[in-house]
Amino acid sequence: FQSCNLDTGHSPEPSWVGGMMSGKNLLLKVILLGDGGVGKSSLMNRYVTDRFDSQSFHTIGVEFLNRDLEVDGRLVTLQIWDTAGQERFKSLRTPFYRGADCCLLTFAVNNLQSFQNLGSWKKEFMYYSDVKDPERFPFVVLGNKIDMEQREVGEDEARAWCEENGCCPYFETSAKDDTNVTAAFEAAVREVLAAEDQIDHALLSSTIDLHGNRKTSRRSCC
Ligand SMILES: Nc1nc2c(ncn2[C@@H]2O[C@H](COP(=O)(O)OP(=O)(O)OP(=O)(O)O)[C@@H](O)[C@H]2O)c(=O)[nH]1
Ligand SMILES: [Mg+2]
Repeated sequence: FQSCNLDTGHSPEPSWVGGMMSGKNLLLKVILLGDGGVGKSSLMNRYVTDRFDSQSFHTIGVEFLNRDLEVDGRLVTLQIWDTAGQERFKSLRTPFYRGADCCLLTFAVNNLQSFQNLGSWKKEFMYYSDVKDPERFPFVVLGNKIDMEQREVGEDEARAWCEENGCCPYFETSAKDDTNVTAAFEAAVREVLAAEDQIDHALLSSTIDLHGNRKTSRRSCC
């Protein structure tokens, strides 16, 4: 895998929808957002290096790791951008939202506040990412630390939030026990590919509709 630690600099131009090509692979940028300490870095490290550190440091700025995978017969390089969740690092993380293909909104199931903050994270992402079609932008929600005994957020409550906010897939994960981590990142890829297929379909519809009645199958997401 490749890695990079970036505290300053410019993000690449937006690639959504559908990412860019990296060799034979489609390069997709996904970004992890959520409160400090919910386990964003741990999820990324579990997925890319299959390691877990019970005493990790808070992230400063952003870091990314790449992992190649195959989803439904397509070769993809997933570029996972891990951001600093602490409020004091806001100005270091927001410049990197542009160009994301999917946003993983993360909370910890044993931390109610982190769940209640999901809406602000979504808002912050929408504000700084400047996505072209906000209604169709793919999100995935992750409820992490399900290995912890004391839960403050129930699965039903989390699923209800996803529905109210427009149907994003929800995964209950544990970076520690490696529960659902691969499934969550693969779901992110599928969300992007599905959005891309919809755009292709919409473009095709508008090309063949001589009356100019462009039919787009709208899909709202959270
Ligand atoms: N029990 C348990 N602990 C976890 C899990 N994921 C992360 N942790 C622990 O929670 C703490 C914070 O994890 P990080 O991955 O650093 O959290 P973060 O979201 O990256 O935090 P910031 O970088 O400050 O935004 C660390 O001590 C991790 O070991 C998990 O699934 N289960
Ligand atoms: Mg971190």
